[in-house]
Amino acid sequence: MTWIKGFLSAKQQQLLLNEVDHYPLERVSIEVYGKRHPIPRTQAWFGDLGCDYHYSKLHISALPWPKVLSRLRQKLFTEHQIQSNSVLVNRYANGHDCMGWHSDDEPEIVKGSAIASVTLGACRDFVVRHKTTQTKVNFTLESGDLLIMHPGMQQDWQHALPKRLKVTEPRINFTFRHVIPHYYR
Ligand SMILES: O=C(O)CCC(=O)C(=O)O
Ligand SMILES: [Fe+2]
Repeated sequence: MTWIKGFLSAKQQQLLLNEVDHYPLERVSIEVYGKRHPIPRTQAWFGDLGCDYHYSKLHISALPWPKVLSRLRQKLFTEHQIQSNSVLVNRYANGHDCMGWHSDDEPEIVKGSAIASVTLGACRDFVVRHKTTQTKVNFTLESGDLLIMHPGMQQDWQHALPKRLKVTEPRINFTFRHVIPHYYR
């Protein structure tokens, strides 16, 4: 993993935050052990045509790239050679919102691609855990940080964004992915 602190300047963060205010963030419900639950956060999915997202029996069509987000995708490519055609935006309203243990290993993700995660807003702990040894590594991500999850990482490691009940401010996270277009027809 590569952690780049201060990847976005204060100005770039502000432009992106202003744009996020207009995103159609939704609290979808997902099925866990046969029961539907609303996710503890809100999300939106953007991408190129046909770069849709499948998640716990949900099919989410990619919305067209907003201007600032599309510039961020370009910046990831020019500065870090990260190729992506879609992005999942998650908004955690406060420290009660979270994401459980998982790997980003959906079959539509191009094999050997990296996943780039950009954070805005509140500082939160992002934890990775080795699937067999259970070794844990904690990254306290700050606004403007970039975390690159390199190819192969999802096979051996899971990650989570645990609750942090003292956090009262929102955090927004963007995970840029390279998916196979029209994988689901
Ligand atoms: O919010 C985060 O930092 C993690 C997001 C994540 O793991 C995901 O979108 O798959
Ligand atoms: Fe993830």
